[in-house]
Amino acid sequence: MSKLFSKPAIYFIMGSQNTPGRDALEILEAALAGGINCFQLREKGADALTGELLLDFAVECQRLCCAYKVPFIVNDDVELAYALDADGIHIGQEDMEASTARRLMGPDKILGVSVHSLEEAEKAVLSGADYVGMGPVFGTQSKADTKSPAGTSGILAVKNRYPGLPVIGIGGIAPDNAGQVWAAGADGVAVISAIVQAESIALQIRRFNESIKAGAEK
Ligand SMILES: Nc1nc(C(F)(F)F)ncc1COP(=O)(O)OP(=O)(O)O
Ligand SMILES: [Mg+2]
Repeated sequence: MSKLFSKPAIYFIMGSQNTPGRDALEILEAALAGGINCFQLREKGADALTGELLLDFAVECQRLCCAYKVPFIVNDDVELAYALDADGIHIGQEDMEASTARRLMGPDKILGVSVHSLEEAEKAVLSGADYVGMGPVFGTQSKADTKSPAGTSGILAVKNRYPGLPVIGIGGIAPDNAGQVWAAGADGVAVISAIVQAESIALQIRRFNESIKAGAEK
């Protein structure tokens, strides 16, 4: 298993669709400078970039992550991840089979899988997942086809069953509710809106880091 989430992680996820009218790369650089531990390029939906525009954007995101020594993960698009030699791929239950993605990406790349149950978590572990994403914990605006908020019970159950498997909570997580996710034993929080829409990205990431300490003191 990769050492990717050996300490509580702030995992930023973004696509150009999350930053309408703004400079997505500027937002990513502010998040990297603010101290995010991992970045996932999630280019999705009607306004998503495609073709050369997507490739150019992805290369720039990867360049920034490389400069800050932060893992660069691609959502869904295994071909793009492979073409870029990205640090890893994140796939959901409707995407490519995790075992196929693991075979294509090879043993040294990071493989993340979205799961919503113990059964899906077991399948992800058997397929060689390095971490699983579980959510939506709270209500979210960032995912059009999201399920209803599941709270943290799923995180608790998977951590109970697979204590060594990093579990990332996702969905509506902000500094003021992140403590519940840490208290459930999550190894990281995945965040889109709470960072993209922050007045000060640096301050918001500091607040997330403070939530880790608060969660640990419980
Ligand atoms: N992108 C994600 N990242 C995570 C992570 F663990 F990284 F936090 N967990 C869950 C998702 C959701 O991924 P998926 O189920 O494929 O849906 P979509 O492709 O619409 O994002
Ligand atoms: Mg997906």
